[in-house]
Amino acid sequence: MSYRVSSMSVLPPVRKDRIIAELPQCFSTDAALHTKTDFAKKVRTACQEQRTGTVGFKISKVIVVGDLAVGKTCLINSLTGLTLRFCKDAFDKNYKATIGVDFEMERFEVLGVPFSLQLWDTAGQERFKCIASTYYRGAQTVIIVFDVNDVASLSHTKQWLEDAMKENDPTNVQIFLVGTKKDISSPAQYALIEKDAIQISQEIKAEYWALSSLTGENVKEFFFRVASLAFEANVLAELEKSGTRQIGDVIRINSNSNNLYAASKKKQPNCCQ
Ligand SMILES: Nc1nc2c(ncn2[C@@H]2O[C@H](COP(=O)(O)OP(=O)(O)OP(=O)(O)O)[C@@H](O)[C@H]2O)c(=O)[nH]1
Ligand SMILES: [Mg+2]
Repeated sequence: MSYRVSSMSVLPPVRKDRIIAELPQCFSTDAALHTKTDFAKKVRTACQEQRTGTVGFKISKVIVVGDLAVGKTCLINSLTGLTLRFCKDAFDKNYKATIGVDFEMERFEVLGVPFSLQLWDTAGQERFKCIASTYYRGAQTVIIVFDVNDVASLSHTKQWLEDAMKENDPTNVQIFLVGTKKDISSPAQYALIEKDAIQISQEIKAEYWALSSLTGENVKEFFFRVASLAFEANVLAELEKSGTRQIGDVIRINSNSNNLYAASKKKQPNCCQ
């Protein structure tokens, strides 16, 4: 006989440097998903009163897309700590194209509630695109990456977004446009591309960020912002859903899960179980 232990009960606590208590601010007020200085009041209250329903068990899917070698893998690794950032030589020579897709999990705690991001790192190379695009579905966040030193990579971002949105519901997706490799651009060169990037962000309703995975500039701030806005959207959706329900209904549903299971089995006679 085998016993299944809920994965929630065996997870270690969230790392201290992944705890978010304040809303991280946007990079540019000209291209932000919103410019409020704090989480929505009802979100804070719901968290305090532990009325966040299933949000604390959620894994929010994030897909990272963009041209080859713009720095998608390095960006994710820079957050998750897989790259030795201080070793510049190794950094420059270690380009290994992503083949298909890869993913990393990053666990946060937002306003006292656990919240995980599942970061899908996709391949920018054309020949791997059709494999990668099969993983686009169900994303809550789309991060479109370009290299601030490469105008062509910026001009391709709309196409990347279009492809990502074919698989997703636009009303439920938050979009970020991220310029990487800021460390190797001169201030004048950067200012030029930033103007265009902000304009594109406004057109596609994305939030704009510029950062460097090499120096780490803005990397943590960026992912904290992504986690916070995804979390906030999830709590707001949960509150809307439970608007007609009473507090505690979630618990009642769980305690009645045998019946639910039976009902769902009936509905799906072809289920492989
Ligand atoms: N100077 C500098 N170099 C970077 C930065 N980010 C990435 N690079 C370099 O850019 C190259 C490509 O980075 P990757 O992260 O592998 O690019 P990718 O977008 O994942 O590429 P594909 O997987 O082929 O789509 C590597 O040689 C990195 O060292 C950065 O912030 N600054
Ligand atoms: Mg890659």
